Amino acid sequence: MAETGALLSVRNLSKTYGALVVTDNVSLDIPERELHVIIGPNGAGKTTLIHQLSGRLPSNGGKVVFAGEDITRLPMHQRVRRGLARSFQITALLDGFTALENVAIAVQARSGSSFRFFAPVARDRKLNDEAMAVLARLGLEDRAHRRAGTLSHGEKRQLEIAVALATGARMLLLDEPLAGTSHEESAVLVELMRALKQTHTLILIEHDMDAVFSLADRISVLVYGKVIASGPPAEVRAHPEVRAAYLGDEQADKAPEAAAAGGGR
Ligand SMILES: Nc1ncnc2c1ncn2[C@@H]1O[C@H](COP(=O)(O)OP(=O)(O)OP(=O)(O)O)[C@@H](O)[C@H]1O
Repeated sequence: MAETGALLSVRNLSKTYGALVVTDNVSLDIPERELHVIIGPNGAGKTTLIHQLSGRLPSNGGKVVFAGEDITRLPMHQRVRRGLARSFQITALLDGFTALENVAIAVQARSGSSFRFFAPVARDRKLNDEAMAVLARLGLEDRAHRRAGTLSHGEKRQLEIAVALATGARMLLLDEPLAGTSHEESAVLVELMRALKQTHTLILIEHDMDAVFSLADRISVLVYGKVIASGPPAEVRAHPEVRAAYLGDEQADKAPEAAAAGGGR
């Protein structure tokens, strides 16, 4: 699959619980620096798919190739080491530590052995400089010395992405990064993700359709565990099955433009 040129290639990935098929032969190719959004109604299998990609859940069938290497059976921490990081589970924030410390821990975990060559003071300075640079990328430099637990909801979401980035990730898996954020917080996060895609590859699950259609390079639509459409936003917006899955045929005929704008909620 390396010949596809994609950073991440997924082939026929499936997850079942007994007779329940949650993801069903999912195939995707995500090229480097693409921001790919997965949408779909509640219970479609989106979070399960992200768990399968991150290594949190084993798959029943199929294959995941990252940067040319078959990672299907690798545990999560080995996927992180190779540059595939999921923002939440791996990187739960430590509320009693400052924003800077949270990021510094991830920087140190990544580059632990290389820090051995520095004297302690220089080591601390280098660690802090690297952590501060990541915080600055996420617009949090003025929050560096605040404890994570005291940050606003939106700032915590920003910090979670900062921690994932600090692991050295090339590709980030973000499960509903805008969930629970205010309109203002969401606008900040959308701009940060737009900037991130200049240097990183991202897969997002997102229900906020304005954000989805403004950010995505490509969108895949998951319904009952199957990808029913995958392509650029305009193509997905016009796809009859997507409209039907989101609105029901009758409504889709009446209000075609609302299909993409209204999402499945
Ligand atoms: N451990 C499990 N055992 C049995 N069924 C499960 C398990 N985990 C998830 N499911 C089922 O798999 C289906 C898909 O769940 P999943 O959370 O992946 O959907 P989703 O698309 O992320 O939904 P949402 O948009 O509501 O977050 C649901 O029907 C869920 O009940």
